[in-house]
Amino acid sequence: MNNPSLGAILTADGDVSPGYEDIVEPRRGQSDLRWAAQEWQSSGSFAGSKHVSPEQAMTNIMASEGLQNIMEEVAKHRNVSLKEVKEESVEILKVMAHQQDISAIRKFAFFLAKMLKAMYNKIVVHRPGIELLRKAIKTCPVVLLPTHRSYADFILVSYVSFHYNLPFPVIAAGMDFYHMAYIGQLLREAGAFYIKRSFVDDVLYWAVFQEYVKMLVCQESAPMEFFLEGTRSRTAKTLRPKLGLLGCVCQYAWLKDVSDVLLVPINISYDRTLEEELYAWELLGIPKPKESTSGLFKAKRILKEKYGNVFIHIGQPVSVKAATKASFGPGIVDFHSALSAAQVSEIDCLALRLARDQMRLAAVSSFSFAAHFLLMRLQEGSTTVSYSELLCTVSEMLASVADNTQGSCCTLMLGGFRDAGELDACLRYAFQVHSNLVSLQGDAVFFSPFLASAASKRTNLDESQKKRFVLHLMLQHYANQSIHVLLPPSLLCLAVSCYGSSASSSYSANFDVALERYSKLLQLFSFEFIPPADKKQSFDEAVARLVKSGCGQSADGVLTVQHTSSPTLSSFYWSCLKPLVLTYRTAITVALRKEWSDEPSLVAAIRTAILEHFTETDGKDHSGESRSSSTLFSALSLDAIKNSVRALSKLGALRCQKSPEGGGVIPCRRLLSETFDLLTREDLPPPARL
Ligand SMILES: CCCCCCCCCCCCCCCC(=O)SCCNC(=O)CCNC(=O)[C@H](O)C(C)(C)COP(=O)(O)OP(=O)(O)OC[C@H]1O[C@@H](n2cnc3c(N)ncnc32)[C@H](O)[C@@H]1OP(=O)(O)O
Ligand SMILES: O=C(CO)COP(=O)(O)O
Repeated sequence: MNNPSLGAILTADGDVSPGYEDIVEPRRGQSDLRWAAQEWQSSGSFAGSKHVSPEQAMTNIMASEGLQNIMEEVAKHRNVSLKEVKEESVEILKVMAHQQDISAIRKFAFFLAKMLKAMYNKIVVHRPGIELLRKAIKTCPVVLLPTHRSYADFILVSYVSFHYNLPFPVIAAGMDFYHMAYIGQLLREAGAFYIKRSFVDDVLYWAVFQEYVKMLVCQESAPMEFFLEGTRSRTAKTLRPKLGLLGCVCQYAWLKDVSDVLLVPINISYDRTLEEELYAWELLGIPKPKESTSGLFKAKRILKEKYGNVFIHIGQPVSVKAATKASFGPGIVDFHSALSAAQVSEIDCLALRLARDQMRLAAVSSFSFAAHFLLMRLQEGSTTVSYSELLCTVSEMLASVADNTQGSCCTLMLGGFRDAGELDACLRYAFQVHSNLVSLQGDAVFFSPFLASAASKRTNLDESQKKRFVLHLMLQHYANQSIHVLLPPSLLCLAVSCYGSSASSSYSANFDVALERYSKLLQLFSFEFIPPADKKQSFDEAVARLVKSGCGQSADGVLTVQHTSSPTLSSFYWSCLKPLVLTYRTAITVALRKEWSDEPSLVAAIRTAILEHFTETDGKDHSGESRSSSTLFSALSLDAIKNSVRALSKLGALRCQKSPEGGGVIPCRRLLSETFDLLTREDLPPPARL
């Protein structure tokens, strides 16, 4: 992997380790004005590139042969004049076009220096990554691909460019910001180019967009930047990448104009996410507030809060030509035609590889593991948690993952603790950063009793439910920061857990059977988790980890998962996936009820069913199992509900029909039952009749 020889990112004293740099520190106690006004000189870009003025870009794009042909086709198809279509294209371009004006960037630099100092303790950048990037930018066109967890992401990438004298990126921005008075234009001047959120079916828009991106990739000296995930991940899990922009970039890499294109994965990890609470509300179905300049000023209260540290890791550039040789070479002439199925599949593989690179670059904090533990205790109905027990379990978790994430930054950060004292100091710091969620009094960890904004949020939940759901979803956000590390053993526990009983404290399955179920679960959860590159290898690693941690035994081709030898760890693995299993199981039972008129009505019905489940079991003296499942509040996450419908559709268990008279979602009883069987475990609510 990229950084195999790094030490922990922060030392026990809170200093940055060699190879890292805190880029906020030099701003403290210095004039922000002087910094923003400093002489700024980009340290170069690849030969043959140049800055293309917006006017020149417009003229070149309108004159391009490909766009001319498409405009003619569109005019014919719509039965309108070519002039009309040309005017429409010019309008699209005017909205889309970026500008890069150093004075706008200086304005941002001035305010951002102030804001970042106030909000963050440190912004830690991995220095070798910067040098890798500097070198790449001089070789050929570069595309920056950061993770997207916050609006702070694109700000930080541009801020890092200013700090290190790297060329400023030109960034694909959704139209959300376009309508913001003053800010929309300022962002454009700082490098944003505006695109609609969804347009693959709009032939003219797509053609103009393709020409624009081609100009950015093949001529513009600035690197392009976009978010593979296409939206901020509300759950903090890496989202399945979008393929449109990446597909365009790959096509252009095969044009004669450029020798290659380098794709640079970037991970930005936050101790505390700015939008943490808003995300929880969104996952409960309350739409995000519309982006507006007045809204931005109203949000200034966030400046009063502390958000801990940010860690930025830039990964090894990936050559498009080397990665997509199979179905793209030897060359592409007409990039306006749609990609073939083989090409789309190759782009998908590349996108997933980049997503995995982004995940490997994550700086996962020990608080993420603490969040899993806290959620587990919440699921059991606890109102307080013993801190010493938490410390002990997190330490056990870290030991179990330490040498299994192969040189990723997360291992190095987590494995950097020399003793329990260092972990203790780190967790105490994290508790301060997350004091809105948890507080520490003596040896007791208390959950936040109050969320200021709960009363004003309109949902069909009562006050107490709102607070509990939001607390769970916020903790889940931080737990998800490490879910990719815990997923293999957790999934394996689930895969074998139908073969045995919790009464006998062990589950056993033949290796072949376990592997088959493990693979099927990966497929079912393909919208939840980025699948591993090699399923068998991932399975073998999962087995090794269960055995190493004392939760499993492997002998004579049989895998046994025990709940006795390491009870906390095995419950921990299981509790990671419990809410998700409840969501998917409910989705299946609801889907089976009837033929649904459309996807939104099915999603709404699943949500209601999960909510009813909580209300029915809440506070009643049910069996232990149902009481614990009544606290799986993260199961209500809208993301998970929508993903379950997408996944079942992809598996063919739901057939979405579209017709001019209306659509329908038709359940396939056999496949739904088979999928339900995959998620069966005796300590879950009794299966509804299938
Ligand atoms: C000193 C400091 C200074 C600081 C100064 C600050 C500066 C600050 C600047 C501000 C900057 C703001 C930055 C905001 C950041 C965002 O706004 S993020 C949101 C906008 N960005 C993105 O979305 C980027 C990624 N998105 C994509 O690539 C999307 O694919 C596109 C291009 C937007 C299109 O989206 P879409 O229309 O929804 O289509 P999509 O779902 O991708 O594809 C539909 C289907 O077509 C298939 N498909 C796609 N392409 C093809 C193809 N070429 N051929 C055949 N099939 C295809 C897909 O596989 C998919 O198939 P299914 O999965 O349905 O089977
Ligand atoms: O990604 C975006 C801007 O960063 C667009 O907004 P959403 O994350 O709300 O989709």
